[in-house]
Amino acid sequence: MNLKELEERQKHIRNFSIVAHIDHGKSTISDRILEATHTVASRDMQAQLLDTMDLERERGITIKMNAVEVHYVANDGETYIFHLVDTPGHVDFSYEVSRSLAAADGAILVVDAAQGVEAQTLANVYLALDNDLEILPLINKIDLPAAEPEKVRAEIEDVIGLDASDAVLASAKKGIGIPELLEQIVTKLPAPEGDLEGPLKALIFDSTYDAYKGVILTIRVKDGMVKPGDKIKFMNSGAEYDVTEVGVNSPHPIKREYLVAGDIGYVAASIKNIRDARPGDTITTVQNGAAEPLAGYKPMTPMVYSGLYPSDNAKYNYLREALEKLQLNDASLEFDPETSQALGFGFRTGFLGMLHMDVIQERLEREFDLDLITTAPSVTYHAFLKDGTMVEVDNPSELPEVGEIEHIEEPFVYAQIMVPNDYVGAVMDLAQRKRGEFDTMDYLDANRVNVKYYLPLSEIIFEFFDILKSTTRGYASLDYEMSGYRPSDLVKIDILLNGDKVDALSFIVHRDFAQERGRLITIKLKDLIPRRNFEIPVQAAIGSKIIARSTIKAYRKDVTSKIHTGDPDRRAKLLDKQKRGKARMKSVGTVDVPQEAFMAVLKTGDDEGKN
Ligand SMILES: Nc1nc2c(ncn2[C@@H]2O[C@H](COP(=O)(O)OP(=O)(O)OP(=O)(O)O)[C@@H](O)[C@H]2O)c(=O)[nH]1
Repeated sequence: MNLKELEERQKHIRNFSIVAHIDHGKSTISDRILEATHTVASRDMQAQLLDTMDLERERGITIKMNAVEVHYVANDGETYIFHLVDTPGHVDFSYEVSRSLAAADGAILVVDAAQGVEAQTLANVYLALDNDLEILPLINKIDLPAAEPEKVRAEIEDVIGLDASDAVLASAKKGIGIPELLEQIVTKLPAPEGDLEGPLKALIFDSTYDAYKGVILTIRVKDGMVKPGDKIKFMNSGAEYDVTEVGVNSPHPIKREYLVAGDIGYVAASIKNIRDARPGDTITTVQNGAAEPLAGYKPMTPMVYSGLYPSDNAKYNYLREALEKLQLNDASLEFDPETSQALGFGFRTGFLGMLHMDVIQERLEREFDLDLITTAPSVTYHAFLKDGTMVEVDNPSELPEVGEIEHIEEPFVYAQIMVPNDYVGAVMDLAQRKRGEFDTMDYLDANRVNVKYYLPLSEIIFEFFDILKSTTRGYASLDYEMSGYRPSDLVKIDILLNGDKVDALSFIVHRDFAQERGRLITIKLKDLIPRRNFEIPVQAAIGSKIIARSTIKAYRKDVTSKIHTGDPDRRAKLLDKQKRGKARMKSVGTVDVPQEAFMAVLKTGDDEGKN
């Protein structure tokens, strides 16, 4: 193509993201766009096509963003190139959303016609506005009997402040409104700008590892052009590579001769060193390269840390490699080596939330065939010592001795809870119980309010959302952001099994809850830890003071002893099950501790009897 043709082509590109509160229908809208543009033949179509991970399909959620190119013939007769970036809705994956927004020029904001504006609807709008994106509101699920599209239209205008007079009324499920949406993408979202002839500047916003092609980068070309044979340079890491292939996903990879300003696509360059190719870096050409990199991303601070240990100590290096590969695909993952007396060598790993932690653990087990022991997650505490220094503690067992500590501070969040009036009392009770400090309450409309609280991160991150959902029959939505550290009266509880302190079971809690939590954990551990042929005392202690105790009675365990049928199949199955159970178990001194025991410290008893 000559320059004029490239310019004409650029005017026909639309790069956009689809954002929404969880479950409002982003992935279904993407499916409909792929269908309506014949990107995927109907016989190959399946629901949530862009959720390519098994894990995403099983859980019905989007974890990873995905970028695809589709071609659309508009009412003006011209063909447009859309790059659609599907993004996750869960608060734990907002980092994925912000990265994809940096690559787009516009965003489609999907709002459920029955639910209206929810906490993450607002959060995502702010992210889109931070990235200067044009926002196109769409009201989905108008087929639902409870749909109130006009009320939601007014809510989008009042609560968010967006003009929603032209918002498409859609049902992604029934395919209603999709033609209007496609036209609005053409007429209302801007074409990319960017110098077609200037030095190459491309933002890496995602990457994956391919055993044959090396690291594959997903990029947004801001200026210039990149093609096979080019020698490229990563402007932050300084690494240089020869491009072997460029292309787009549509939704399967299609090779291209080049990618040019305005395009979203992939680049492969036989990159073997994972550390050279971090998302957020800028690539340029070695010859006539750009002088300054693009802004990149703010590094993300993990919310919780937990220890990851291979059940089999010999797999330590393999676990490190697996974490490095996952980090490519998940820039918010952080890890550092650590050792535990109880668990051996592992990694202290940072996550954006519990769902993120769950997903990483499951991906490590599935994609890398690892058996892992995970310790209970902890937030990062600041321990101010009498000698005037401060230590950051993300592993409770490393909290300095009580005598050395002047005071401890813990992270607080500013939380917004959107909820129908009828449940405000229940929400406030819960927030109060979780040591919340009330800030304000705004009315969203006659029936719904936005309640705002300061809450300790440690209280909100573990089970708060589940309890919130169950006490409000699923009507509440929650979003939060960090709001700094505050002093709290915190203590560390150690757990002793058979008289030995197990460092991986220590946890930090507010003094008011210490007695109760100590009692709960000793009972819980008594049920979880397999009996041995001797008695095992389970104790909870603050310093040298024992605050709770239970006893695991002596017993010789043989799961097959009760089977008299002599059915060898059944016996083999049971033994096999028992063996697999063992894989997720660690021997600590003379006691076998199963995976669940490490998570038991999170139980506060607050959700008991609620489900
Ligand atoms: N009735 C109705 N249901 C819909 C419509 N669009 C989506 N759904 C359903 O709503 C649920 C959530 O849809 P998804 O497309 O997975 O929502 P999402 O926003 O992508 O969810 P996450 O990716 O997990 O954030 C699914 O069960 C869909 O079948 C619609 O127009 N009408």
